[in-house]
Amino acid sequence: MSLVNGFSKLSKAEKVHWIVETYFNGNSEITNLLTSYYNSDQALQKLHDEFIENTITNFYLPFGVAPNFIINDKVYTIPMVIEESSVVAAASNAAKFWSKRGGFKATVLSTEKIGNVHFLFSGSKQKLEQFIKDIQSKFYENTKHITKNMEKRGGGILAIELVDKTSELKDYYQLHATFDTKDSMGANFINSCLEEFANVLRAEAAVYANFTETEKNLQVIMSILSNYVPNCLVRVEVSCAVEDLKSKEIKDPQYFAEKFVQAVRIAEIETYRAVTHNKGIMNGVDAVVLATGNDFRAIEAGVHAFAAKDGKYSSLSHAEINDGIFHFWMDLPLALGTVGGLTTLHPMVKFALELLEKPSANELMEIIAVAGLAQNFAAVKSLTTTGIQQGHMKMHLMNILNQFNATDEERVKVVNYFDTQTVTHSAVVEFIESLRK
Ligand SMILES: CC(C)(COP(=O)([O-])OP(=O)([O-])OC[C@H]1O[C@@H](n2cnc3c(N)ncnc32)[C@H](O)[C@@H]1OP(=O)([O-])[O-])[C@@H](O)C(=O)NCCC(=O)NCCSC(=O)C[C@@](C)(O)CC(=O)[O-]
Ligand SMILES: NC(=O)C1=CN([C@@H]2O[C@H](COP(=O)(O)OP(=O)(O)OC[C@H]3O[C@@H](n4cnc5c(N)ncnc54)[C@H](O)[C@@H]3O)[C@@H](O)[C@H]2O)C=CC1
Repeated sequence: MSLVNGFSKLSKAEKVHWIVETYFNGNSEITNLLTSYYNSDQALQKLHDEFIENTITNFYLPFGVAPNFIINDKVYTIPMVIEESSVVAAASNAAKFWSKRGGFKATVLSTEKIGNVHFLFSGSKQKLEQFIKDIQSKFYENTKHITKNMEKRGGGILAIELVDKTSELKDYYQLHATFDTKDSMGANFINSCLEEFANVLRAEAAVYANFTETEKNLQVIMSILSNYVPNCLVRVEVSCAVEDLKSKEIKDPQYFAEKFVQAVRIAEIETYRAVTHNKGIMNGVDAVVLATGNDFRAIEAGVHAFAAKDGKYSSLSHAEINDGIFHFWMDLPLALGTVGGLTTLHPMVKFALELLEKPSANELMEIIAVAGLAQNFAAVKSLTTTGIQQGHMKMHLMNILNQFNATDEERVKVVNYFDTQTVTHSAVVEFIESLRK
């Protein structure tokens, strides 16, 4: 295979041509495949092309909805974008279950965003501390052009403090800045402020009378927001009397509740379980983060760091039974935007936010965390009762039938047969082959 120069300068058609010639022997069927995913509306396709770089085609993900979510006594239908079967069904199942038991409660505990200027300073810590105090006002003055509108919205810079990391890395200090970015995730706002702080730091150090020549040569390494936001936190919970857990699958609510609590306790102390337990939560979280045009990589990184905040990776959710009341809850760090990024650009993101009745970023935090808790409840309920495969494979059946290009007649027979049988891949294959004899 050959290297290529100037690929980014090629048109989309030329990029496709190069890919097909270089990797697919000029096979026109591949060209047809790639172009078959183009939107017929050229202006819309151009918009999508320009979301990222080197776009050659579109990649479809299913866009589903989960109805019947009651959150703080308000009813929502939640948009979910995900490739995995049974996730939307599970969320819908949990929403329906809890809609009859008081629904979900959600509270935003804090909305603090974080950014750091990482720098090296070789010299007196006491002089550095005094220096940072002396130039504090300049950090604010020199970012006024960036912060003025955010301040009008009630947001802006909250604090800027010096953090000494020299015990871990020679000469390493941070400016640790906190922000409130209101309805934006705030990445660009924070990064712009941080780069301005760095300019002030360098310029003022160079002329600070109390510094030696070495101290004046303070070296900024980088300025970047942090995706670890332990103080941008939302709490979500459900609770009901244990006997009210009774349902078609829960014949003995006390036994179910005790086993459920045990399953969560295991996820609290056993990392092998905690990672999968939290993955289940993120099935719900990521699906809504994607649908609303937010950055799932940033969310995932921050949430899993939070899961390890006490020194060991642990369950994000918790459960208990107190005085006959079943309580299941979770705190989740979520830096989200309902403005900026793709939120105002992508037509389906605008649809998703309108479906949610144009939530603020705080309300979106509540909705997304509830989707995670609902997912977790459905998964643990299945794991501790029927086992995950019964439900998961029931939903996965369509994918297996599609793999075999099953006819409509075959689909009806297969679905009827497996209504009373456990779905396994081999059992489905065997049954389809028996139909085709
Ligand atoms: C799959 C179900 C919901 C079936 O559950 P069921 O009891 O067979 O469902 P049902 O047919 O009785 O329907 C009850 C409700 O479930 C929902 N539902 C039911 N079927 C559908 C469907 N086809 N399409 C949409 N929604 C569906 C829907 O809300 C429906 O109400 P209705 O709409 O009829 O008024 C249940 O078994 C379940 O929740 N299982 C958990 C599945 C799960 O967690 N999937 C996630 C992927 S597995 C994973 O990655 C996570 C995991 C497990 O590893 C996490 C962990 O380890 O903790
Ligand atoms: N490490 C990371 O997480 C990084 C993420 N990003 C990406 O940047 C994307 C864009 O994030 P943003 O900077 O938030 O978007 P943005 O910069 O596109 O939009 C935010 C801007 O919207 C304006 N705005 C209008 N109404 C507002 C309101 N009510 N509240 C707050 N701001 C309002 C403000 O000017 C604000 O700065 C993220 O989705 C992420 O994918 C970019 C860099 C790093």
